[in-house]
Amino acid sequence: MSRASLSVVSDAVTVRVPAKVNLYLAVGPLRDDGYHDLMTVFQALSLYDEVRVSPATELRVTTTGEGAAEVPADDTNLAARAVTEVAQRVGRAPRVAIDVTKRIPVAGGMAGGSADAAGALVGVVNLWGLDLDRDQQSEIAAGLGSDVPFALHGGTALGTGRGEQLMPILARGEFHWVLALSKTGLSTPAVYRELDRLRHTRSETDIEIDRPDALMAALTSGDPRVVAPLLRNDLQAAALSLQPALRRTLRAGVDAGALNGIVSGSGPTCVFLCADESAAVNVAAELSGAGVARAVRTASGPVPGARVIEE
Ligand SMILES: C[C@@](CO)(OP(=O)(O)O)[C@H](O)COP(=O)(O)OP(=O)(O)OC[C@H]1O[C@@H](n2ccc(N)nc2=O)[C@H](O)[C@@H]1O
Ligand SMILES: Nc1ncnc2c1ncn2[C@@H]1O[C@H](COP(=O)(O)OP(=O)(O)O)[C@@H](O)[C@H]1O
Repeated sequence: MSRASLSVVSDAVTVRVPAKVNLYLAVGPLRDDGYHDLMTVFQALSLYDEVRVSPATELRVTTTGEGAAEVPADDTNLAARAVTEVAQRVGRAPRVAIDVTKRIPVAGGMAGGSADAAGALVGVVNLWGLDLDRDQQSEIAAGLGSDVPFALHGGTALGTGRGEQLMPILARGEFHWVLALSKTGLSTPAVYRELDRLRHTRSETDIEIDRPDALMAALTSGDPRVVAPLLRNDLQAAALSLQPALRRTLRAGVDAGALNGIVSGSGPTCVFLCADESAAVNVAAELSGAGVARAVRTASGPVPGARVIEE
């Protein structure tokens, strides 16, 4: 890249950030701070939001694309919060315009808001030429939300703590997914609350947070047929309790030929692991025709986390 093109990039920086799916999500009891300890396996998928940051007279955020009307345009927007946090750390005024192009479903359990926060964080660090290393960026990310560090990191990773402590996992090959987007979103805190309600008769010591050892071994094999039966999501029962129609969606994906289907994180997006790319295309076509989803997408993973792309 020439010096001239580098200086153009610093006038406006665009960052591409992936959605995530939880291949495994074991949820411990409710902690005193309102969070739950997790053992989760994240995978970043090739469904991206784009976050463009550029100098402005004051902080503003606009959103276009998938579900834009449901995304706040004020300082509660997670991308705006990311810029405000970085600005405070480095003692600058947050005079930045943030333009988000959404493809990740809003309130869909695919961490779209977290992706936008990670994108704005990487964007403003590059725009201002800040000397913040990966650890410092991850620490800021964790303060913005439990899923934000993974949106920076990408790939396939084990998440512990409240999901913010990450360890990369070796996953061979490419996995092919079909995503069934729901008509209405689900609130993450509401789904965790529903899980606590469903578990209310169980003593805390009965709630196991098993390690995903079998899944991690399966991921190194790169064989989706070995991985598929090991997908697990403790939040799925709670998401199905709040949106019972998702049972039909899950059944329809498996009937259409997917190896397995699972609710993504807190839902309501349902994700289906397929044997290969052509199987995913067939499952997507059949699911679209079944009328069980607002929209259907295909995506593959793992892909890298938040990355600056050229304008
Ligand atoms: C469920 C998961 C699975 O990856 O993702 P989504 O499906 O929402 O994308 C995550 O745990 C969501 O992470 P994120 O959306 O970043 O949550 P946060 O902003 O940190 O927390 C929102 C709320 O979710 C609940 N929460 C979140 C994380 C956690 N380990 N335990 C919790 O109980 C708390 O009620 C918290 O107040
Ligand atoms: N930039 C953003 N993009 C999406 N949602 C956002 C954003 N900023 C704040 N939110 C709020 O966060 C909530 C959860 O959003 P999202 O991250 O898309 O879902 P999930 O937590 O299910 O993965 C939304 O309902 C929305 O009100």
